Amino acid sequence: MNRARIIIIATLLAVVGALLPISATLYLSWLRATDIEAERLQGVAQRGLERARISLGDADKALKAAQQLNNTPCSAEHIRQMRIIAINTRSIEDLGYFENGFLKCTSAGEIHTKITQTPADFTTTSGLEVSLNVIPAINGGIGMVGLSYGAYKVLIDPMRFVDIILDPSMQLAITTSNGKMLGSLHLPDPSQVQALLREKHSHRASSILRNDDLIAVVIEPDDSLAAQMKRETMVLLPLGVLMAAFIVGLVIWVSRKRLSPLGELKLAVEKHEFIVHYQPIIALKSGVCIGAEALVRWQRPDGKMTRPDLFIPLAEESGLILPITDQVIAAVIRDLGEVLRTNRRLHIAINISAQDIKTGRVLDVVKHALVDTNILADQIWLEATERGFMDIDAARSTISRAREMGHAVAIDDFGTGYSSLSYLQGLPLDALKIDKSFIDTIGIDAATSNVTPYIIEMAKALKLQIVAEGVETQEQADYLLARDVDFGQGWLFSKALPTREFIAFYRDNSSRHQEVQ
Ligand SMILES: Nc1nc2c(ncn2[C@@H]2O[C@H](COP(=O)(O)O[C@H]3[C@@H](O)[C@H](n4cnc5c(=O)[nH]c(N)nc54)O[C@@H]3COP(=O)(O)O)[C@@H](O)[C@H]2O)c(=O)[nH]1
Repeated sequence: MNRARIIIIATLLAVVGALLPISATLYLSWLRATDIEAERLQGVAQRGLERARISLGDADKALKAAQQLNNTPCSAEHIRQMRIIAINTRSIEDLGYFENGFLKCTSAGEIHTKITQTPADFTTTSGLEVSLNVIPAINGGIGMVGLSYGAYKVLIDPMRFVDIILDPSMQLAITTSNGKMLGSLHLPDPSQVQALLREKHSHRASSILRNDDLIAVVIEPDDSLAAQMKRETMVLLPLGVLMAAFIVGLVIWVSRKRLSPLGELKLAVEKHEFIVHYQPIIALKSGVCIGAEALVRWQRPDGKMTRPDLFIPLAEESGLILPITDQVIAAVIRDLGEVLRTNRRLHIAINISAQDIKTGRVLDVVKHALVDTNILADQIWLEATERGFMDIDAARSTISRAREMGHAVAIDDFGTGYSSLSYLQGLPLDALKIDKSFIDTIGIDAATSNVTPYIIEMAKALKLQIVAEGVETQEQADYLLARDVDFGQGWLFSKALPTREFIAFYRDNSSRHQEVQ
């Protein structure tokens, strides 16, 4: 994944990561607010229903008590008994006695006008007949709820059905199960009550509670829910903001890590973004290309190439050099397998890290990579810098094993470290590569110019093959040839080439030298 993609994804994740907990807390606040409000409304409906049930129960008791009276109907004693019942029953205003459909007397006395019995609007499950808006015969006044059983009827003030303490912003209606309003508090709109009763589910600002005979409808304004939601939000939002900040922080931290040089290098290893270029190694006497050094390049997804000296030090420091070396080995086999099989005198030198020289791990990787390839072990050279040979015992063991397997081993960048003759004598090496900095001094009057012949002599004394690195001029090549240096590598012959160009270079070089032979 390239930088731009990481930045785009990180920005998207940060936006989603910030929005998600904040929207979740808002949603949670809304859920909690609706729950709390629903519970509050249910509580009020419950209390309203209970109150109405008590009034109905009172009426039922009074009517059943009246049924038990056995005095002559509307006699002075009968009226007195009716009055006692009316006085002793808290919810009822009056008790009346009907004969042949006409009111004959009430707990207040005999009736001399003809008052017909109001038809029932509703009958309860216990058989009470309920009539609404009954105007009392004695004093007129507000419409009462009449409840009849047999010859008796009680009148109940509608307020008795809703006699509870209610928040002024709320409205309560108690209706019969067929929707007739028995009583209401704070003037609910009857059409709204009917509409709510028709709905299957409670509206979020209302609650409907039913029992066998009665229904309680509680309504509150929408802004009560909004106020509750605001209260819940005040509690939960800081939590959401904290979570959002945490997620955004995490995204920034992870993306910064990914965008750091090390993060980028890790991704490059994961994505196999390394390719290998090959720099020809030339036999100075004949001009024949006898091999090449495999030089890794980091090719970004956008095609941009990063030089190894910009990432190899970080790769070595972080241990990523190991998988990078593995990818180089695999690339060499993939790129040049065919050429190596058909040209047995061609070798490819692979750079090995100090860590690998110390542990010998890379030998198993090379061995495994060569299985079934028909590439010979001596066609793969291993190069390591002087730093790799610091732990001389470990280095000796790895070099010995490598040579037993058939590989040649070269010491790279020779002269830049602290290797001495006695030190080199202790290592079973095959070749020595003289660092470019010494080749650069050839023909120049520099303090280090005198060192180059000594390095050459030392290598010869140790019977090591010599490769001169960074040969840029014919003068340098002539100097090296005059001192019997075996091989040269440098821009005089060729820069490091992509696979196809190297194969073309090699074939061209081979055919030219065959012609000469
Ligand atoms: N552990 C690994 N190290 C690796 C690997 N691939 C490369 N490297 C090391 O990175 C350093 C830089 O390499 P690079 O940029 O590829 O440079 C190499 C040559 O291109 C350059 N060179 C060769 N001839 C000339 C020349 O005539 N002039 C000139 N200015 N530069 C020239 O030298 C580099 C080769 O160096 P060396 O390995 O010492 O032979 C470098 O230290 C590489 O070793 C890898 O796969 N693993």
